[in-house]
Amino acid sequence: MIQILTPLLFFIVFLYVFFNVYKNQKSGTISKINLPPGSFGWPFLGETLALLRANWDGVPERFIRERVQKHGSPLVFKTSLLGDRMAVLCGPAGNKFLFGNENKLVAVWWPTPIRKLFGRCLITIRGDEAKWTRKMLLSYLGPDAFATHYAATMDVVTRRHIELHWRGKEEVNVFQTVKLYAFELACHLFMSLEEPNYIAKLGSMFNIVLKGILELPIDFPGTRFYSANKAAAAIRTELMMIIKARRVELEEGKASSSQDLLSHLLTSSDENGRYLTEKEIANNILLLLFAGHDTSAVSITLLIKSLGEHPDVYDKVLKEQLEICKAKEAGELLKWGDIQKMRYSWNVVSEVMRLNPPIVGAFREALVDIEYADYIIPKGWKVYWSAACTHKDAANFEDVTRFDPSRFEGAGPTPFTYVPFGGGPRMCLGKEFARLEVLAFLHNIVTNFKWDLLIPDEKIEYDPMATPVKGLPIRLHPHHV
Ligand code: HEM
Repeated sequence: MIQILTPLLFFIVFLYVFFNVYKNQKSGTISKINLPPGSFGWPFLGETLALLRANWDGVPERFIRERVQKHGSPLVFKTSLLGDRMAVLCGPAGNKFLFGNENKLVAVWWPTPIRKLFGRCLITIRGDEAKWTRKMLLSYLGPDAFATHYAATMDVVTRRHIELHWRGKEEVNVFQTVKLYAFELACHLFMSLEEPNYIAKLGSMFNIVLKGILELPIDFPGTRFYSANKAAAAIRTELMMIIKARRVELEEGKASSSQDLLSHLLTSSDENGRYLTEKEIANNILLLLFAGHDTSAVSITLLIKSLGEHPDVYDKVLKEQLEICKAKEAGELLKWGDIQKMRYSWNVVSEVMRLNPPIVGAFREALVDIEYADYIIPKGWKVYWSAACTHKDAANFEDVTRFDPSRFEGAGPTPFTYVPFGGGPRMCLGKEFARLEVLAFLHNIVTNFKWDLLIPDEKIEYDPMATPVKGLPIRLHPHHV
């Protein structure tokens, strides 16, 4: 077997190197212009391993810091990551430049593994089509939709989750449990799925997809990307079956067009009367289930960690949440207005996301040759911005490593220094959804329990999202009312 695999692997690597050299030769003029300082690293691998190593060590900002120091250019450097040439724009100036020039100088772009796994969906389309798709998704996921009914639904799902997975337990592995919660909630709200075993089966396939998104796109048995590709295909098959069944239910009047995201997508058209194809719906739901559950699960897990580490902050959060309970009838569900009152709690969540942004950074593509900080970023190059690096720079936050929710009081951080949800026309589409989800969970958990961290100072690694290495085991202490 090894005798066959080794030459095959060498052949694949050779093809990649050849392809990259060819690409470079085609853009031979590049060497004559003033490119940002930096290194493209190894053929094919570029500097990907250094980026991944920094993430696994739990310090994603290290990759950028080391290069800024080495190349002496605080605003921009060049590198090669995940098979593509890239300019990394550092800090608030870079964020402002990229978010303000969407569709003019740059356009959204994600690395090959992500594009291949998710297919044609919001994150892989641009221009008017993307604007229309965003609008359609936002009419279901934006604040207007929330004002009406989501708060109560999220509260119901959260309460049920706590009764099933937390009540009566002495110890809980937070990440595992919360991941299940976030996935169940997304499946419920997006597709009205309820069956726990089916949801668990889909969830385990998503875990395989997650591990393949920040890998070299080598589609070869044994690689993480290969397994992720297979899992994404299997999820898509399941989604297509669900979509077809729903279409029939809608035609027979057994489902309503406002029932959930799936019905909404099947019955909404653009101003020219075009509907999304079933495959496009499957890809967009795949994207939303993915983008919408791991990020929230990570935020909730790290929030529980921070509250365990800072009992004074826990006490203030509990006080705010009990005030909200006091103003309600016993058993009454959360309303949108209650979420708006959770100001201190949201500052705490914001500080958690500052210190550990669930998504470390994102990408754009240069649409033209871009002049930036006296250098040229050639058309077609990819551009990377980093929330982690901006959030953890002492130039942007006083006493930068200290956990201090009060930074978000008043006017809050200087614009473009705090960017966990990105910015500009491609800012996170699920920001309000995430806020509601995290705060509904926080409300229910602090009003029911206090907890101790079983592994104090548990290491956080980014693989690719911030996760405590042992999943954050805690000991629960229920409140006795
Ligand atoms: C704490 C939770 C979350 C964080 C920190 C987060 C962060 C981000 C970031 C950094 C981006 C890239 C923005 C850019 O490139 O400028 C993004 C994009 C996106 N997020 Fe989120 N996200 C969260 C939750 C969610 C949820 C709950 C959903 C869906 C329900 C969602 C859906 C999306 C989508 C669809 C995009 C792509 C938007 C586009 O390209 O137009 N996210 N998110």
